[in-house]
Amino acid sequence: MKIADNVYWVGVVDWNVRDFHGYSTMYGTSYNAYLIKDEKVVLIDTVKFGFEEDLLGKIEEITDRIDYVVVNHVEMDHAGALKAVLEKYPEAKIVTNARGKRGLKEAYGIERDVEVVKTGDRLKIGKQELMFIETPMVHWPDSMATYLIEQKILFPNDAFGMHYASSKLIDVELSEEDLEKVFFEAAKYYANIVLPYSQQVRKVLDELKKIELKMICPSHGIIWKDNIEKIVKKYDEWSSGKADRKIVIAYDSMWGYTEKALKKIVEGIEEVGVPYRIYKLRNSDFTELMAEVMQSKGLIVGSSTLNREIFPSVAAFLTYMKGLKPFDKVAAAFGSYGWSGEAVDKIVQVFKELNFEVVGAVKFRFSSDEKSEELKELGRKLAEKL
Ligand SMILES: Cc1cc2nc3c(=O)[nH]c(=O)nc-3n(C[C@H](O)[C@H](O)[C@H](O)COP(=O)(O)O)c2cc1C
Repeated sequence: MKIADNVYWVGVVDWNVRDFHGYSTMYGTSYNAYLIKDEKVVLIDTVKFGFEEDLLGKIEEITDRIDYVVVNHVEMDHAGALKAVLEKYPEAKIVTNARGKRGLKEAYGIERDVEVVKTGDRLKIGKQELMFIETPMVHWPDSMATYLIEQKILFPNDAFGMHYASSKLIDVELSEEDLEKVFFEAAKYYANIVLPYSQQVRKVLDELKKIELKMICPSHGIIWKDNIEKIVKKYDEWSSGKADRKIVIAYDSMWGYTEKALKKIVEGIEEVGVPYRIYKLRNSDFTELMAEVMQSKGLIVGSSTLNREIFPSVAAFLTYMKGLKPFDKVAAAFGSYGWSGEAVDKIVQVFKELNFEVVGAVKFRFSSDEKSEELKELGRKLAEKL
């Protein structure tokens, strides 16, 4: 499928994947690989293992040789089909950075002559030239972007991508409604994959200011053409911790005491008039929830105490969230207990580790009836802070 002058999409759409290494992909995904035909033929990335035949079939329709395979990222969904490509096109030379070279050896046992590049290096492929921009830790050490200078097309691998299977490839082809879904999926992708590396993202955004962009071709989902400015602005916002005046309330409860207390907190929030979303963690999709957490300034977490611990679904979410390092949040905790009541203190501990501003924590023995006013005040106070 041609996407620009002698540039082809040769990726695959994985319509039915719903669990992608634990990340829930409600719309499936795609593994985008690209082929540039100049005097030299360049393949940019491959696809996930298991889809080798699809990739090779598409390449075959366009070319009978490959001169270079650029490996922007060694992860299995992009380099998983590399061995199959090299078997079919043994003369192809790998182009990657030093960490990529090591990753190929460690992950796939691929040890061969590699053209090692670093930021600013160029590779002449005929009339056109490629330039490489290392993007370490966005989101793996080896991550890199490739820029087709003459056509101003950036292939940034996972950056700016989203898990979204579609029969359309480019944003210009999408309806407003689908575009909205794509932006939410891009936010979800950022929140669940890129967020811990926001400092590095800011460095990449600075690098990108030096070049002009006509197309951004990520390794998952939709290609950006008409919305480049908007997605770059979103990355700027997400990486700088900008969030909406909204509250996420995430909780779990065994006998309903913590759940009942939630209603009082909500009354307080409603008095101030801040929008909120409630998630009972046992039934919640953590991937989606993280997108909401990233985009909301306020976070309230509730848990009863079970065996001196946070209730498992709440603990699991906190562990997941902590690893993703959300920042600049205003937070509160609450929960019921029977005798020792450790859960709320442990939630606050997590908030502190993340440097959240904690506006309060309310815990109560079994029923929260005697703490109704305190709970309402907790909701009010948090909402007023936003
Ligand atoms: C299996 C089990 C273990 C519990 N362990 C503790 C505990 O270690 N410390 C404590 O304070 N409460 C403990 N509790 C009591 C609950 O925290 C208490 O019933 C609380 O009100 C439940 O709130 P919920 O209905 O919101 O889940 C335990 C309850 C159960 C069912």
